[in-house]
Amino acid sequence: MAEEKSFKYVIVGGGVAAGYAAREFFKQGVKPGELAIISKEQVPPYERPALSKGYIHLDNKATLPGFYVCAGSGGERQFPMWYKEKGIELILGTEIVKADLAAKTLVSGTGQVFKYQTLLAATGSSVIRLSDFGVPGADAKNIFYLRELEDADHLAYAMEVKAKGKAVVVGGGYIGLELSAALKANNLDVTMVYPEPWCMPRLFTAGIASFYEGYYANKGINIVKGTVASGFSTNSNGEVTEVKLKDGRTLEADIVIVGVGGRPIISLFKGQVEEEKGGLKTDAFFKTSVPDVYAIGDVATFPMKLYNDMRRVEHVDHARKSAEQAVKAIKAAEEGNSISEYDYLPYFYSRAFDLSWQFYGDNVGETVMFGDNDPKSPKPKFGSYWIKEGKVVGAFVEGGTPEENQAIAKVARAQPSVESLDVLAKEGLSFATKI
Ligand SMILES: Cc1cc2nc3c(=O)[nH]c(=O)nc-3n(C[C@H](O)[C@H](O)[C@H](O)COP(=O)(O)OP(=O)(O)OC[C@H]3O[C@@H](n4cnc5c(N)ncnc54)[C@H](O)[C@@H]3O)c2cc1C
Repeated sequence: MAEEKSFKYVIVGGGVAAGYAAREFFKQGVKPGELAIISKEQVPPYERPALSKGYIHLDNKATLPGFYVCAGSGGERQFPMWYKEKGIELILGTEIVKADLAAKTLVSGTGQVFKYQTLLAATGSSVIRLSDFGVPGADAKNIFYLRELEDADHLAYAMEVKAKGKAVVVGGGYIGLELSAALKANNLDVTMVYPEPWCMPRLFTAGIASFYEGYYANKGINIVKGTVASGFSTNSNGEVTEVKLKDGRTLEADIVIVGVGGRPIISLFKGQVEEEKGGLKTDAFFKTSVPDVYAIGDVATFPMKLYNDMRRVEHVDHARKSAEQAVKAIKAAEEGNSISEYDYLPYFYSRAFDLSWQFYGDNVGETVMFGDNDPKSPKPKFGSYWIKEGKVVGAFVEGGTPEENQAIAKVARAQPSVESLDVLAKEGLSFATKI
């Protein structure tokens, strides 16, 4: 029988939230041997957003600064040795397939048993696959998804082998936009396909999206909107040669990349932990309905104090901050102390080509745009505010300086009242810097 291992704290999942939880545990004085991270991946926690940005472009991938979890630019990088030096056990390449929360026991796919006193669920999300919907041909060899390092390595290799070939990108979200830019930079002929009337519809307004679609078109990327991939023709090698669209058109393809969203991985906890909005329900300290079980990152549905509702957020900034909050809460409870409730300001960003945007707050209500959003501008800088019940609740900027990005964050947090939308349109970023 496999040996049973016991830890005071176990983090199941080894992504962003796990890495930042380990950092906070160390700060809070965790003793060697007390903490273990159990991860399906073969590498220590890394900054996942890098996969579709810097990492995918690099020849020598190991040189990417800040790849391992690093707490911002200049932060201490958590190389594999970091965990060893701190006495934190990294149990890699190990998938937990069963969690018995009453018995405080986890079991791996190979039958290893792990006991814990306190558990942090940090299993993140998995990609939605076209094969989940039974799309014919969706299991072909040259259809790629991107979630983990291994996916990025396979994709980077395929981009090199198929350079100058034709790529079809299915999905108009940030993964589709970032990877289309990467494919173009590798000299592939790129076509994006998405069903919505504009890209990034969950966040962008039509006005914001028209800039990015114009910019991408100027870079030579073809955009096919209002339809979906309904099947794939394959050759005798099991590779896609053609993408069939629902509207009857077809697109030649040497490589297909799909970015159509993700779903939280919570199956281990089904029937044991209370759920809400597709995630594991927590309080403002990321404690779930089960004693000594916390949920952090993508899997947690937590009280969003600023908007007085429950939300699940798939953003890296929240993965980091929820991990820190949970560990502080665990340590405070042990010491009989209390800490403040989680008070998160939603933050999301993306980078592709020479573009870089940031969004803070909530994207509800009326919108107003400001600045220069001509896709042909040599240095475009523009943004948008979201206004609900006379207050600015969200702010977006493309091409902002670090100071301007900070200024819009302040606006989204302060939620200033506005008399007229014209003021916002006219003053743009100077409005933000006055708050
Ligand atoms: C390509 C890409 C680009 C992104 N870019 C951005 C961005 O620009 N901005 C932004 O805000 N967000 C971005 N995100 C989202 C962000 O990375 C996630 O919100 C964040 O990683 C969530 O952290 P997490 O720790 O909850 O989950 P993850 O980082 O996904 O980590 C979960 C870990 O758990 C492991 N795991 C799952 N199940 C098990 C199991 N049963 N046993 C053991 N291990 C298990 C997984 O293998 C993985 O290692 C991006 C995501 C991707 C995929």
